[in-house]
Amino acid sequence: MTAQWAEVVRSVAKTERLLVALDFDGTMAPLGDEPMAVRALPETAAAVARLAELPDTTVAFVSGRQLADLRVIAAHDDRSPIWLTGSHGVEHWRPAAVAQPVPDQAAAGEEVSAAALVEEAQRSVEGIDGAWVEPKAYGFALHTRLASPDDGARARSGVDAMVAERAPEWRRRTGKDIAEYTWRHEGKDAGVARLRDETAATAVLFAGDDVTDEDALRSLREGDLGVRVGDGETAASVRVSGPLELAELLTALADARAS
Ligand SMILES: O=P(O)(O)OC[C@H]1O[C@H](O[C@H]2O[C@H](CO)[C@@H](O)[C@H](O)[C@H]2O)[C@H](O)[C@@H](O)[C@@H]1O
Repeated sequence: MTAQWAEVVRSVAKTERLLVALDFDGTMAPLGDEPMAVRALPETAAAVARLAELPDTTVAFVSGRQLADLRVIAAHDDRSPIWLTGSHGVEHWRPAAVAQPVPDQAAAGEEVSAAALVEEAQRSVEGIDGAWVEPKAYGFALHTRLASPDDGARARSGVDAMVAERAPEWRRRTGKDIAEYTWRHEGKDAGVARLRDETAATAVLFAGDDVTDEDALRSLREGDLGVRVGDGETAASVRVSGPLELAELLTALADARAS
């Protein structure tokens, strides 16, 4: 059950140390056909910039994108105050004034077999109109946004069967016109837990639009605020219609926290 948000936003704004953790695709930015061409709406970007300037307020993007791609589409540079968690909770970037997390040791064997699986997935969708494979830091994503429903289903079942045979231990997740296969099993819940610890947040606002965001939304605690962007089943207590209404909500949060 979701609710109107004005009152709950004013309530979470009163917390001592606030973490505002936001998904990127479909949340900060509308979805598009070409993933690397996507950018935040000016309205969401402006609201986030205001929040990030407030005292005792941390803003983070928590994305399924690999970190390098997230930094490009978020127009993020080394002076940015925005914390980043990429690859569904596995990769981390922190502002210069904050201790940088120690990067994971690469698992060389997994990387080699991942590269082979990416190639096999690419071969398996060759000739299927609109289906393509995005190599990622810990596996790959199969995109079917531009495929017909039948072609999308055919691409997914071919790749599913290949991964089930070659790497049954990999995590499979689905999202909007996407299926992702990764040898790391973390989810956005792990990313948010880490951010909560590092910032000693007394409350968390998390907003997201897709199935993978539900890992984080389900992990929220009493006093936090979960926001679902758009339709779909959710554990969030509040729903907004899309990124533009999310920008209104974040602006109201900034107003309330600044006053
Ligand atoms: O966790 P997110 O920040 O929401 O990232 C999830 C995936 O986003 C990208 O795919 C989605 O957005 C694309 C661009 O709008 C769209 O074309 C695609 O249909 C969506 O599924 C990205 O390409 C993936 O790597 C991310 O995991």
